[in-house]
Amino acid sequence: MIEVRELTKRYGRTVAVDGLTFHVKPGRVTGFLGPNGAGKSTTMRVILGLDRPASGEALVNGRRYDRIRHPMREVGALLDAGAVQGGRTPLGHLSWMARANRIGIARVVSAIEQVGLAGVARKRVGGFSLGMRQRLGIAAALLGDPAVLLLDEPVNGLDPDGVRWIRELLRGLAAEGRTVLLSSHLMSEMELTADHLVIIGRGRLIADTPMRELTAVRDVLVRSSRAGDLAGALSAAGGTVAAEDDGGLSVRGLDPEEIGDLAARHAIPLHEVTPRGVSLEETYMRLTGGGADR
Ligand SMILES: Nc1ncnc2c1ncn2[C@@H]1O[C@H](COP(=O)(O)OP(=O)(O)OP(=O)(O)O)[C@@H](O)[C@H]1O
Repeated sequence: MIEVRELTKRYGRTVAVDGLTFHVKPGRVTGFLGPNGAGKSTTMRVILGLDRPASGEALVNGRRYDRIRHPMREVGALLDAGAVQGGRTPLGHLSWMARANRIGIARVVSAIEQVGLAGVARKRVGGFSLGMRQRLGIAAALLGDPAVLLLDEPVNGLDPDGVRWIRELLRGLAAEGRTVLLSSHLMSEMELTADHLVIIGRGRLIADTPMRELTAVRDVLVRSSRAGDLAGALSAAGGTVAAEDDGGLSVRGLDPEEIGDLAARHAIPLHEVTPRGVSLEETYMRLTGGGADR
């Protein structure tokens, strides 16, 4: 569990985070969204004790990061995957981290296996692709087998294979009961990965909502060779029907089962019944107004 309470962080005159409050609960992936400059990285840095807030607090499992005795065993983070020295190997780098944090060597081996780097464990990181570096960064985050994970843009620059791998990994970690906070600008990917969303703008909370509420069904697209008769029957049953340019009908206020049953009662053939949702991208743009914050 991560608790951010009334958090404010300033850099000179810039208020990067402004009285922000939200909780990140275990057992689900929480997406952290906001335009460029909204304050996501700053919030993550404060949670990880890398920045001190002007006021408010951020707690991991009920404690401030700097009060946690073995931080890597409680919270793992991926902030900047490019940070490893090129001369190091995954095995060397992770062993060094494990020693510094009193983590057994067995965890190094399993973290390397978990991220699929076993074949290059003794190769220099300097020759690694961006995807391999991301995997190494995730191995470092997983090293202490932490219950809480924070990942800032983990899918940046990855190929579709890598993107899917991270999605499945994060969903699996949440299913094990871990707390996962994930920031990304890729809306379509976020829609597939996150169960819950925290959206901020200009350092303030805009939404703290389950994904399904942001991408709820908008209408049902219906097609029939007797569209006129169907439209009449749907309207009489309380639906709001609008004709689309291509002959389809947009129906609101009735669900697909009701539409199907109604058509059957009137012996009207149906050629298509498709519930249509709002995409996360559309909702996000409406909530944030689009564009960068600063
Ligand atoms: N070290 C710093 N010194 C001065 N200003 C900073 C510093 N770090 C962040 N800021 C400012 O704080 C605000 C929030 O930045 P932050 O990086 O947290 O946003 P973000 O939501 O992570 O953006 P992005 O999506 O672009 O990564 C911005 O105005 C940024 O310029």
